[in-house]
Amino acid sequence: MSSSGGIEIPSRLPLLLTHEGVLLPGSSVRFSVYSPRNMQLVKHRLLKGTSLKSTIIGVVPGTKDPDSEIADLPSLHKVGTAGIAVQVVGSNWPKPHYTLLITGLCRFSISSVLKDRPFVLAEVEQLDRLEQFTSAVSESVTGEEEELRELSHKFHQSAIQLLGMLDMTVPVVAKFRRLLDSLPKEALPDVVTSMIHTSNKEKLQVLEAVTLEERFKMALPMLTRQIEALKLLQKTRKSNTDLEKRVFSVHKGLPGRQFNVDEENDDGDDTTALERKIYGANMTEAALKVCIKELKRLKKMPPSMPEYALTRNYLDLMIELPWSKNSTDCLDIGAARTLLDNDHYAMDKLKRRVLEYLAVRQLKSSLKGPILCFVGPPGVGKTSVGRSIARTLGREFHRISLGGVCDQSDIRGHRRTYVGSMPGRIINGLKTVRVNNPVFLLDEVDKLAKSLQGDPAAALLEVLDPEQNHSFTDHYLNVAFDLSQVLFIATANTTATIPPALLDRMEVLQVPGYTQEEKMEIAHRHLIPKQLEEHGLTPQQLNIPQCTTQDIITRYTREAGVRSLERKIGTVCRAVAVKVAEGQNITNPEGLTSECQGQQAAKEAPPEMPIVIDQAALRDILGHPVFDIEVSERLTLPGVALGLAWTPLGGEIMFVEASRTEGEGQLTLTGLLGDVMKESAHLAISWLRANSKTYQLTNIVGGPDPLEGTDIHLHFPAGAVTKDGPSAGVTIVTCLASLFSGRLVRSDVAMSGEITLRGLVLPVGGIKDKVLAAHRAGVKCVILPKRNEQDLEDLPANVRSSLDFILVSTLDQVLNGAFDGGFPGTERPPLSMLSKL
Ligand SMILES: Nc1ncnc2c1ncn2[C@@H]1O[C@H](COP(=O)(O)OP(=O)(O)OP(=O)(O)O)[C@@H](O)[C@H]1O
Repeated sequence: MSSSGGIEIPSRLPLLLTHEGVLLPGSSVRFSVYSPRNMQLVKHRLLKGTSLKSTIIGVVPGTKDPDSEIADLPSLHKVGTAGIAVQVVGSNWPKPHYTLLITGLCRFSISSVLKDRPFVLAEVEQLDRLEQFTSAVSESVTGEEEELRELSHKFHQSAIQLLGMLDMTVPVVAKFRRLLDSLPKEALPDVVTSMIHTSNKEKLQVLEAVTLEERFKMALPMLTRQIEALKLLQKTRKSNTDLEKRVFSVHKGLPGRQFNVDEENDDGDDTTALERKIYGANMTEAALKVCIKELKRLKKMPPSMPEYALTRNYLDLMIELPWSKNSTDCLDIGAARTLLDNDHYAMDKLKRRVLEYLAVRQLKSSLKGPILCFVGPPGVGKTSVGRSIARTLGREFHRISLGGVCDQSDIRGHRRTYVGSMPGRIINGLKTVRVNNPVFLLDEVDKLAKSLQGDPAAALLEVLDPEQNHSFTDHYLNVAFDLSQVLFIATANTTATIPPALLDRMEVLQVPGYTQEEKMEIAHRHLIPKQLEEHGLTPQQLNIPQCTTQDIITRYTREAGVRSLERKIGTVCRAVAVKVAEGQNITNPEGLTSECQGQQAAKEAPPEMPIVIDQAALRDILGHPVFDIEVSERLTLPGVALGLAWTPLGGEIMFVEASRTEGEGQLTLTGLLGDVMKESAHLAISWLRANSKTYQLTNIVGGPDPLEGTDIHLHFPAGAVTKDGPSAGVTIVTCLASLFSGRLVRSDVAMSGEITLRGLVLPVGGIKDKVLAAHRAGVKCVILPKRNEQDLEDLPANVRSSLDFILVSTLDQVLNGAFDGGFPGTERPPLSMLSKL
């Protein structure tokens, strides 16, 4: 037996082979034991032993693969630490293993391995000779010893300096101080190395430093490094109460023993990195406070706790959010105009307003302007204008689709107490774009729904209000985030379903549907080139002439926007792509076998380029035209009139049909009508009954009261679509007048207008969309309320010039305009009423 500083270790030691951590004398480390040999050591030696000696084992670090049965014994690390196993805990989950808490006593070197089964037993030699140094102090001092004493003094001073920089109220610092006061200086390198932040490699170097001098020399730079790092940190932080935990690892363990960082080294590094990131995220003071608090909690939690992952996720999100990261605006109105013009054809009014908006932003850097809301039918380019705005500003673009959102936590997030809680879409969007000044497009604000989970529109109020959104609080974050730099743009199909409070915060810009000519231009300038590119075709391969596009627009689509048109062009491209690809195979048959080549040659020659899509080819690809029924064909009977309706999908033409049978004067209405429309029908009947004499209307038996002995059925085709609103009033009157008089309504006339009981015609909305729909359907003349005259100015010039407008203020004028040669009993309209604008 040898002795060292009062410690004597047996000359034969069972060895615990480990690759996890490094045990230094004077420190305690927790080891997980899985490998068969180490398990046997615990079972046979530690659990069965009865004396204190039997709890002393040798810990050999740096073993390559201790789990393997045939660990490479000859290459074992030659220096190890003898230690006492002070705690053994067994567990069966996730697989059988033991956890040992071992306190290091002194170094030893392996002289020879005596046996390797069931565990490794070795002849060892104790290395630490502390008593030599201690005894040398009192005797005559040599040069070497003098140097050693100086080194140890310096080390002690540095340790005291480190201590002076830390808060003594923190338990781990107090313990460090106690150790510094009570331990002999010779023990300091091992103890300090194990307490401060050092890597496993550095600890191994200290373990291998057998002489004291070497050990001091090795550990001193590590201590100095820690002091320097602390100085730097203190410069950047006001309070240093948290530093201690960064300098030391906090370990629960036996009193009076020092604890080593290895066991939680990974976790420690992880939280340190997290802390560094938190400070680097440039967040607001309030957010930083919350993060520091959460980080403290996280450090105290074992990683297996479910809350650990939640807190970790929260901190990760906080770090990722762009608290003060923004992109620089590169706004140039001239360039913006060119870009908007290049991206979109027509939409002049919208583009003008957008440029005004951007110009104001250029002159005044504040964003406290109105929120723009583009309202119009689907496929008219609302979303793509939003995207262009982001491009002109050089900002990130993010689209938030609000269609069907019925839970306010979708906008504002869930509180973190809920299982599966998440931040809302706004915060998620910011995380995605990674800057705090993106363009957010709130798509389909009119399709927000309400539910038991709250009103998402109410949550949006806070987001969109420039007075409030600088401190938007997501429930998940629970700290305010400044949204004032975000540029919000909303889109909707109709304003009718947008909650008034929300609508009030936005400036509505109507984006009406396109005329056929506009669609032609859009198709040839944008849609066809885009689809060609998407299908890998070139204009040299596919040519869609103007007349074919015209055909697609009029006979295969009936829409306000151009989405369906784009789809049809896509279909044409796909069909051509097949032909082109086949042609390439024929002209380029390298990969084919000679047999195949023979077969190919038999086939027809490759198509001539470019492939021109004429009417026959179009019919081949798209099938029979979908909208071929001429309006005039449906107006061949008395009792049918053509109205104009406005829907969120744009303007529509709408037929009103009436029939009468013998009966008791009942009125039947079909076609899924709303209350207002039903009332219009009753109004129309009442007015006709009151004026039947004037207009020479008769019932089925020839009497003057149209309802006497007659049942009337009014039907509005497309019965599956709900219809409502007062604007069908004039059409119903015209339709009934036609029925009772037996005269045909003019086949090229469509109309819209609200009626009163006195026979006046009141103005209605959606004029532009309605007129465009009439134009699309090939109508020649449109009857509209006189008071809607100014709305006609919004119409494209070509539409205005190709239609006749009859502007009316009484039903008398309506009937006069709707029937060829006027209606019996009506006054001839003054010339100004009949105008071709
Ligand atoms: N004036 C235009 N010029 C060029 N392309 C256009 C124009 N209008 C629409 N488009 C094209 O039509 C397609 C559909 O447009 P977009 O998705 O922006 O429609 P939207 O109005 O947002 O529809 P929704 O209301 O259904 O969201 C896009 O490919 C867009 O580029």
